[in-house]
Amino acid sequence: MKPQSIILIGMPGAGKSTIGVVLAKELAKDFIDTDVLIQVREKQTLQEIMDASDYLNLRRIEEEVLLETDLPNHVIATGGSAVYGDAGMQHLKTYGPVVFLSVSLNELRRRIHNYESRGIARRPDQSFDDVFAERNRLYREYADIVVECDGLNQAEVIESLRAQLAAL
Ligand SMILES: Nc1ncnc2c1ncn2[C@@H]1O[C@H](COP(=O)(O)OP(=O)(O)O)[C@@H](O)[C@H]1O
Ligand SMILES: O=C(O)C1=C[C@@H](OP(=O)(O)O)[C@@H](O)[C@H](O)C1
Ligand SMILES: [Mg+2]
Repeated sequence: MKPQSIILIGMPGAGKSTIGVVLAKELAKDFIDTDVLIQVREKQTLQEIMDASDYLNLRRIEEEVLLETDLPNHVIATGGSAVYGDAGMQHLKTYGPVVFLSVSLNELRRRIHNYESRGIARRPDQSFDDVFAERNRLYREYADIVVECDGLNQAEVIESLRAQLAAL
């Protein structure tokens, strides 16, 4: 069997990218941020892709990129919109457990101040609250593990995540 990967999902600002790289180092795994894969393939930033087309195109590209991957033995930080593509998520799930970094709306607001320019793949009429409500259900649906991150610093999030992984 190939060495397992750990897939991080959650809202923008949940900590997937920052925690993922630290976790990879701790577990002696490789690290990949799928946002970087998208940008390198498209030769554009995520915001440029959104500006040149729309959020549905970004979601389509994201799913294509996820389906193209072969990533055993990685910590994989996904983009917050990865859960809109079921085929992409099912593919990621073949690598190992999916971990939802759950952060409340209030805490996300404290962390994110560039909501308009962060390249969030949302319908133009959707507020951050709307996006949060719509996605929470999806994140929980795909998660094998949920880490409740409010009140935890990054080291504590990793500790909780590792304890839950060990108990799987
Ligand atoms: N446990 C935490 N407590 C406080 N701030 C955090 C925590 N985890 C991440 N952050 C901060 O939140 C911001 C967004 O993190 P990032 O890793 O880019 O999120 P994501 O990849 O999920 O969008 C960063 O400034 C990061 O330092
Ligand atoms: O939530 C989203 O719609 C998105 C989140 C971003 O990644 P982060 O979750 O790492 O910020 C990136 O994939 C893209 O801009 C769309
Ligand atoms: Mg990220």
